Amino acid sequence: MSATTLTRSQVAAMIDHTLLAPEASSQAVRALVDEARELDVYAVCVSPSMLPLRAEGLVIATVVGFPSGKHHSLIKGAEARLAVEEGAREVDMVIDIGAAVAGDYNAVLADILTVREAIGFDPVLKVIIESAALPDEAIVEVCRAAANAGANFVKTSTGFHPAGGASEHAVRLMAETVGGRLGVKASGGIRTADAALRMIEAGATRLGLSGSRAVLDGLPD
Ligand SMILES: O=C[C@H](O)COP(=O)(O)O
Repeated sequence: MSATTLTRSQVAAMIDHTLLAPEASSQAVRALVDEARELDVYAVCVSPSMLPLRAEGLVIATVVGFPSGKHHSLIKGAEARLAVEEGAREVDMVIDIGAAVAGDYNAVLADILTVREAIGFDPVLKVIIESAALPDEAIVEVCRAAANAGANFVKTSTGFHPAGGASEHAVRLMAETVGGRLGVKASGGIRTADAALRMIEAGATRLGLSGSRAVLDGLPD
């Protein structure tokens, strides 16, 4: 099906409704959960310090090594394990972006494997590659490393990097490299229905959005 024909509920079912701002209060996270229920999205994605979280009927996702990725792999693993113990079913980890820039894809693989081993194979593991900060070759190699490490998704962006967020080009490259085997999550700077549909057309199977309402309000019922 062409992405341009998708309805509001079809796109909602692809959304991780996200609040990762450093200043997010527990009240703001409660409001996020309430809005997620109202919008009927797939998941909420919050910082690990906001867990555990009451969100019946919603998948709970969190982030580790966020947003820089410059945390020791063992810290990422411990953070991920604690998050799963506190109710997260999906874990979005940031890679060591510097290792990817340096072409040290074995280090990237080892970083992802450490987190995968820490949480086992049941939770969904998404690998944030910060695609706007990487050349195409590194995007491809990091996607391969994510697949080899047993990740379930590759994800474009934290939404916090000065180089920018998701692009159609990066999503297409990621989908061409691992699509079919891994999901592709587009996140960071997606503010309109048109932008969301272009990401889906490029190969995104999940969307990370802090502005889910504005995106969904631009789609037909
Ligand atoms: O992981 C998701 C991003 O933080 C969401 O980014 P955004 O606030 O630009 O929608």
